[in-house]
Amino acid sequence: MSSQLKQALRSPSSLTISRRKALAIAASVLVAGGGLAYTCSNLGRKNCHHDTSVSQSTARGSGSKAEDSNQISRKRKRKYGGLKSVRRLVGILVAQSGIKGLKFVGSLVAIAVLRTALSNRLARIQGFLFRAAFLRRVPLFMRLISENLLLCLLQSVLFSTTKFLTGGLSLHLRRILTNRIHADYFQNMTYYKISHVDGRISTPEQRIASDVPRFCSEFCELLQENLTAVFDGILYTWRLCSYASPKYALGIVAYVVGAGAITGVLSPPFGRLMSMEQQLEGDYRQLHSRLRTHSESIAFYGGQDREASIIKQRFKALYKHLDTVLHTQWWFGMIQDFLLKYLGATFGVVLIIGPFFSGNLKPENSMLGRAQMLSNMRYHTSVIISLFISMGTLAISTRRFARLSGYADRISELLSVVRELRISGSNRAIQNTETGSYFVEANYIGFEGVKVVTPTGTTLVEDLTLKVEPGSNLLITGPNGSGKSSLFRVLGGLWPLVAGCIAKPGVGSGLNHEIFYVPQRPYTAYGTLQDQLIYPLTAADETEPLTNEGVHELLKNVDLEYLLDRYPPNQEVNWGDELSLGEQQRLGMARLFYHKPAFAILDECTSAVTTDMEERFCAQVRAMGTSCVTISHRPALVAFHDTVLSLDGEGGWSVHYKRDNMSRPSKNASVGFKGTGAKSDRKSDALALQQYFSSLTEGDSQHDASSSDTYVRAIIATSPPADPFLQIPAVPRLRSEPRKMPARVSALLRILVPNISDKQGGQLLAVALLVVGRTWISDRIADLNGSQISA
Ligand SMILES: Nc1ncnc2c1ncn2[C@@H]1O[C@H](COP(=O)(O)OP(=O)(O)OP(=O)(O)O)[C@@H](O)[C@H]1O
Repeated sequence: MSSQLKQALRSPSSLTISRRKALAIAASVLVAGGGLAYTCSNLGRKNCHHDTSVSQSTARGSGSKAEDSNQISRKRKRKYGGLKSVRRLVGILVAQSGIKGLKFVGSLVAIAVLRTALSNRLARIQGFLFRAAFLRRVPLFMRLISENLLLCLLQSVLFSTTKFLTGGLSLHLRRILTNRIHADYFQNMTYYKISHVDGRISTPEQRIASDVPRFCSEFCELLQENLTAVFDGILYTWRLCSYASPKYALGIVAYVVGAGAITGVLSPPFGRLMSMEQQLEGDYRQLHSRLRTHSESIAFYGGQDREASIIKQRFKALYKHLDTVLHTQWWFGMIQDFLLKYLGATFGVVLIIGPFFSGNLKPENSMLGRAQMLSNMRYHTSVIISLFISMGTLAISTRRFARLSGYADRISELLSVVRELRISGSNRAIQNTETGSYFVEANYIGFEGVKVVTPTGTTLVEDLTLKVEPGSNLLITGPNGSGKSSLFRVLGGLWPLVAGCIAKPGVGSGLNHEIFYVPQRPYTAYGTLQDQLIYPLTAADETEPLTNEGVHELLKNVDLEYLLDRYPPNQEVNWGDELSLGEQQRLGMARLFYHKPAFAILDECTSAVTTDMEERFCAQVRAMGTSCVTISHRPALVAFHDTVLSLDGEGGWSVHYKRDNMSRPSKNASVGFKGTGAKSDRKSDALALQQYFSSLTEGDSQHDASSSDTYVRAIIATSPPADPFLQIPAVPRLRSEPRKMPARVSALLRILVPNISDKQGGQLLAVALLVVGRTWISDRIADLNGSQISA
């Protein structure tokens, strides 16, 4: 016998006192720690809130005082706003889930009832098992254990089916919400306007691809858990009332309601925290996808440090927020678990023992009586515990509901914004009643008193009046940022028409049918070569399918027929990654030849191709009977247009019509280095350039002595001579063979061991201590419960 035990037997009271002391110390450490954590996380939240409000008030300026006075009402609004959003989304889901949704919910209800009945039967059988063991009735025990096994098997089937049904329902709801968003998102260029014009929602993709599935899965889990909890609650309350006084059931309900009310009051705004978390996650993800999209340019600039600093800064903000959420969940989880789990369990123990005191359960003298009492005890304990668990689940669901409302708020806002943009877009496509501006159907493009204003309110063009008849060609010039492309954003309905009238073919159908837009930065869809040429149509939309000869012909027009040798016709390629900018522009030009629109808007779409190609393209478009509206800075293109519109960048504009007697310059005369006649040959560009260069160097011998050349010679003369013996430092080679396992382990330890003393090491140690402490406390509680029952 150990000396400690001897001591305890000698003076049991001193051991009890020392244990109590230890418990009291542990409890006070926990309470103090919890209090500190609560204060810290509240301070953190306040600081965070303060930061946000400071930045917001700076942005809003003097209006902040009035905002302060409305803070309380805003808080209330936010609290009930979440509830309103959940109600709205649930309304949509209920209205649209149809028979399939009903089947899922019906099955979940049925399974919840079955699970409750099954767990009740299992508890009963386990009670009977105790009795059979006590009475040593082996056949009965074997029969009961087989039934128990069968029920366990059924229980696991039901559990897995519940998970399957919850997942299925979540997927079904996700489809409903996603379809609902998509229905508006892809109408009237809402996907463009939401980020480029409206600006209320910065990362719509995060809300569609991340918030919607999370909302649906959380909602379904909450539904399923609460369904089970409700049925468990009803059954076990009834069972408890059937063999014990109803005051036990009332006691449990009163306890859980009281504890739930306390946790409700103390509960942090999980909805808002969740909403903020998603926002920060979205911003962070967006920066990464921007980095990926522009990785080549950034690499050429060597801009990785700058990009890294921006991304790290955003990650730091996300990390800080997640840390606050973690702390908040920690201290709140402590209170919630204490009230609803552990204190509840103590309360439950009192209730379990209660029937002994009240005489409902009496220790019997007979063997059978004692066995029956043991069986009843086992069942009674199960009933009380299950009742507590079910009530606790219902009480904890307020916290989960708060998280749900955070997602719901973001999705509901997205739904409202996309709906608003879609509706306003479709109305404004024809007529804007607020401003009196309107679009009218015509076989020409006409602007009358049109004002072009950016989404941020800067006026780019004032009172523009101009007409482009079919067959005529317009060239638009002007300084950078003067509004040349913006004019077509208004024409295409991407930006709202704030004043004046626009006449165009195909009103309400954007730009792509009668008026085809060829942008400077070409868009290449993922797919085959043919898919590129017919974009935005698909093979299914084609009235006259494009043959292989047709593809060859279209590519030959822009000298890209060699692509057919490189890529088989059915090979799907990410063309944006594999083609040069000039090749992508040529592909965009070939697309125009396929669609043969009445009007082509060429927005510097030839800026990356050779001048030869540019001219050939203009001539071919004209020959096709398409009217060009060309945005370009190249004076050579004036020759191909009848009218020139010049924007001055300050709202002003002027139109110049081509003089009747102005002769159209021949192709050869227009540019000095025009080609050799082999127009479809790719080599002609390079050849033409060489010829042009040699004609300059041979014919213009005066040029040799020009001042710029002297300057270059001076630079060469003053530059240091190259050192032929210069040693270039050797680049260390990567280890070609992997190291052996012991060497790798020791390298790993060399990194890990010095780090064990840092913050992470400390945290690991703290976790280990907590685990040990928790085991000790559980052991103590079990001891105490045992001694209470034996008492
Ligand atoms: N989404 C937007 N929100 C606010 N301002 C914008 C937006 N898009 C463009 N602008 C502004 O509108 C002005 C005109 O832009 P636009 O693209 O029409 O110029 P541009 O004349 O085509 O220039 P460039 O010759 O450089 O292509 C620019 O100053 C630009 O900053």
